Amino acid sequence: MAEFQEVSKQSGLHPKPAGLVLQYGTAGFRTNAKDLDHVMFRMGLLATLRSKKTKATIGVMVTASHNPEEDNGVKLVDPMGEMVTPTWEGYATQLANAEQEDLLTALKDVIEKEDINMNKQTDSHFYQTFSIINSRHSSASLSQAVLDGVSALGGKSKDYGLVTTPQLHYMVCCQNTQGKYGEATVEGYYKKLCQAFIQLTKNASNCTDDQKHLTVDGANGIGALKVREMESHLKKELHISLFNDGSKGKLNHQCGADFVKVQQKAPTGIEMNPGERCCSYDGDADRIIYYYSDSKGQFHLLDGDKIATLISTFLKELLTQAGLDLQIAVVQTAYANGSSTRYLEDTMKVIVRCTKTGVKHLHHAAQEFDIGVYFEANGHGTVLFSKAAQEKIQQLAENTGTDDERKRAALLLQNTVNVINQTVGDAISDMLLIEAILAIKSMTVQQWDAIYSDLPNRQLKVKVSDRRVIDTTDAERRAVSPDGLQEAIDGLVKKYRQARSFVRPSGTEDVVRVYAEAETQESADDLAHEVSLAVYRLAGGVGGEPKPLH
Ligand SMILES: CC(=O)N[C@H]1[C@@H](OP(=O)(O)O)O[C@H](CO)[C@@H](O)[C@@H]1O
Ligand SMILES: [Mg+2]
Repeated sequence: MAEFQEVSKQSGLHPKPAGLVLQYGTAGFRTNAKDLDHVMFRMGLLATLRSKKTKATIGVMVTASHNPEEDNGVKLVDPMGEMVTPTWEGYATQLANAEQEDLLTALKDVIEKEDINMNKQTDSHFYQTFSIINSRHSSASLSQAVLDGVSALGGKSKDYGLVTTPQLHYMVCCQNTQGKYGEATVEGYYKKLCQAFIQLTKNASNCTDDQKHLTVDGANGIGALKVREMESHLKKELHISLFNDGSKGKLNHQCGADFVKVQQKAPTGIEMNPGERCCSYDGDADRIIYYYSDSKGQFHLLDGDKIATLISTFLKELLTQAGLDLQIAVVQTAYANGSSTRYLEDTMKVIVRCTKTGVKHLHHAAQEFDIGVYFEANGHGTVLFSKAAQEKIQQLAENTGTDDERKRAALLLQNTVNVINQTVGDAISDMLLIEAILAIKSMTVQQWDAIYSDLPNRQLKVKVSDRRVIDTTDAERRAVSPDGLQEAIDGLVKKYRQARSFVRPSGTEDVVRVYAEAETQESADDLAHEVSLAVYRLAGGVGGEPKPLH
């Protein structure tokens, strides 16, 4: 076929370094940008095949989220805006690792396994979307490599240029639902979200200018550019002071949601006044974390768990007011703070599920409920409403016979649905929802923080020669290999009060992650250190032994 000749020819311009092996991980391929050109080209090929298979638009996102500036990455977005299915992640890995001379065989293998019709005539009703984040210097050329891959297989593409990861997911969904989810443009995204936000905040009539103020750390990434672009649509209902907007600082360097969450401290480059609400996005604006410092200068973090609690409390109250019997659940991972799980289960009495790390797992679990609120502790999350739930809310909101209180609640629910980007966690959409909830409930950030108190915790990384020696079970909460590791962790955890600890190989970095929580910060730090030592000794640690934190 002519396409295969073209693939052969073009792939020579994007050669694979012999012997290089990469894995489609928790969130696509991610590594130093210099090793990614051939991967990008091949993901262009795979996106075209996925598009032919699903007869739909597929998204290709070039980003490395919160990683340092010199890294980059790529992931595919499936037709409804969700992450690509696991079988195709496997194909992505096979294709990325095929040596130059084996590429066509690997490609034909996918075509055969998936029974893909390569006939040109089926091409006319679909095309690929594609976007770049070029706040990383490497993005422009890597994006071109994706486009080369798409065209080599005779696919069509549309370059959305600079957009956030969630904006791409949103537009893929809009495109494939023929506009039912919204207009497939960035402008359409702003209009839908901001209109819903303005409708919501109408219910907060006595909100002062002070309460409307929010400090945003844009992580020197794409979110900063996009929130500035969106501001005029907010009609002054939210006053944003934007820092780390990319004009001078380095992407994700000492700033952004991941830095704030892991370091448990404020980012550099922002002005924080005591008691004021602040938030940080990550580099591709699919995560958000809130925080403030109190009058004594003490830093307080409101992470994904606190966000999930705030949102589910709000939704539960509205469901009661609306008299709607819809089941609501919160989906978390092992990294969720133990206090949050206890509060959700014991006080709020909502269903709580725990899944493996990685949004695709949470998203999937959340789809099983009428309303599924899912958040990773690091601030990546959203809310999913089943079709039936959305229909019930709409019926109630439009029914003229509904009494005033129920109708008000139904309208609030309807606008809540519209302010949320249901395709994926979205810093901008989550920010608008949180700001609306705080305004409607006249709640300060301190009152939100006081809903429950986090257990002190610590996250560490351990370098080992091959992190795949660690295998886990029970949503990654227990290690089944190497021998003796789980027993060692169990023994250490017993030494501390209210303690919990687990380890797992990271899907985005070449490290083993260690998590520990306990009654005091000192205990959490000591436990994390002791567990790190156990990993180092039992799982093939490299470099020096982990040092104590104190
Ligand atoms: C502890 C942690 O925050 N892990 C992150 C991180 O995955 P790891 O597999 O832990 O490297 O990056 C993922 C992609 O952004 C995110 O989904 C996940 O929550
Ligand atoms: Mg991200």
